[in-house]
Amino acid sequence: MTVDRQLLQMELAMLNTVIIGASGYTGAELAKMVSRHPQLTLAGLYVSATSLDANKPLSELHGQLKGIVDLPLQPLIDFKTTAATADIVLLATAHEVSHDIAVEFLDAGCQVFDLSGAFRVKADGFYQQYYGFEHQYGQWLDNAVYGLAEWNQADIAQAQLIAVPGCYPTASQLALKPLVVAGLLDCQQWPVINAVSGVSGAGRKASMTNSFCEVSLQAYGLFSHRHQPEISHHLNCDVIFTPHLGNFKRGILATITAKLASGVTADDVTAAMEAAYSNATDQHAVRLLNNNTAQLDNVVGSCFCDIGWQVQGEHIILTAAIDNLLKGASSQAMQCINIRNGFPQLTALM
Ligand SMILES: NC(=O)C1=CN([C@@H]2O[C@H](COP(=O)(O)OP(=O)(O)OC[C@H]3O[C@@H](n4cnc5c(N)ncnc54)[C@H](OP(=O)(O)O)[C@@H]3O)[C@@H](O)[C@H]2O)C=CC1
Ligand SMILES: CC(=O)N[C@@H](CCC(=O)OP(=O)(O)O)C(=O)O
Repeated sequence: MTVDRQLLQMELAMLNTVIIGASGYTGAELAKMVSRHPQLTLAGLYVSATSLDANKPLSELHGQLKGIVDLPLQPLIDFKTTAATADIVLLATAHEVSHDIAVEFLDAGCQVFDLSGAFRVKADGFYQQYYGFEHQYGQWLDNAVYGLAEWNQADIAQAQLIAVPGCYPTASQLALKPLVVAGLLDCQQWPVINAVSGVSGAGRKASMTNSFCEVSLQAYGLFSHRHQPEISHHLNCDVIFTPHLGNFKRGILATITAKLASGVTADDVTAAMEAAYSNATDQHAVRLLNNNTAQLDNVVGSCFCDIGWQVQGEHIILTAAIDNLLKGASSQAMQCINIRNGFPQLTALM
């Protein structure tokens, strides 16, 4: 095949990708990844119709993108035209916004990757109780696939709507799932998850809770955070989950204490972890630390989830660390795009 023909074939395979909510923290990370992906074309960056940032170059808001992504942020006004230009739509928008607009792109046949919680949990009354709105798109909710990349590959590969998991649920489930699936936990004794997040987890918009002088180290959402039912639902095991806000920018460290099922040994745990992650044939984004503890410095800025654990008697303590904006959101969305479209899973992420 001639070089020209090869180039033509590559061009034909390029997928037009638009990002809605591109000026936010996760949106800007997505823009960087899409721009360096060999099979994706960054076809448009969008903000709300009334955004004060409309028409500014993305790099004016996020200086590290200067010379990398200088495209302007467009106000999202005409859904039909935007959808017609896109093969892939990334929704880096608030839950209510994603809930309202996803259908516009789904009906147009686009692949939709939603970073919000709008399509993650199919359970009666869940959205009213935890998100404060009644879900209007039951059929799309039923069809949505939960994008926990290391665990749901077969379904992700077939889906039109992928609900990318929340940041705390990603760290928590990646650590606990190998044990639950292998039947190594005593789930009668609910695993206890304490997780600390950097302030970027709350998004870019100014508010009292993410204001520099207001942020301390504190627990919040006791017994009421929406990620508790998200974790329990997808893990198939009840948990106690307590999030904490830390006075740093990025990263989540989850420390999880659980009771092992009767007779389970440290070797059984190691075997289950390795079966889940070390023996996988495809690339993925989990690194096992065995007896070492996970730490933020090793994952911030990367697509990895690091997991360590120690067993003493019938108890286990696991630690899991991720970058909340990457494995907790944008890079996991990119893993899902890669899985969905048959690209190596970590394309554009390393
Ligand atoms: N931050 C994190 O660590 C994580 C975030 N998520 C989820 O990802 C999503 C995005 O989060 P994050 O990047 O932090 O949020 P930000 O608040 O930083 O960004 C939100 C973006 O949405 C835009 N926007 C607001 N309203 C609309 C609208 N009606 N139409 C189009 N664009 C709109 C905003 O721009 P403008 O207001 O100017 O229009 C901005 O670009 C949220 O659902 C969040 O829950 C998930 C996991 C982790
Ligand atoms: C520090 C902080 O405020 N974190 C956010 C979670 C961010 C996240 O994962 O977003 P989803 O809501 O899309 O799941 C919170 O607790 O609401």
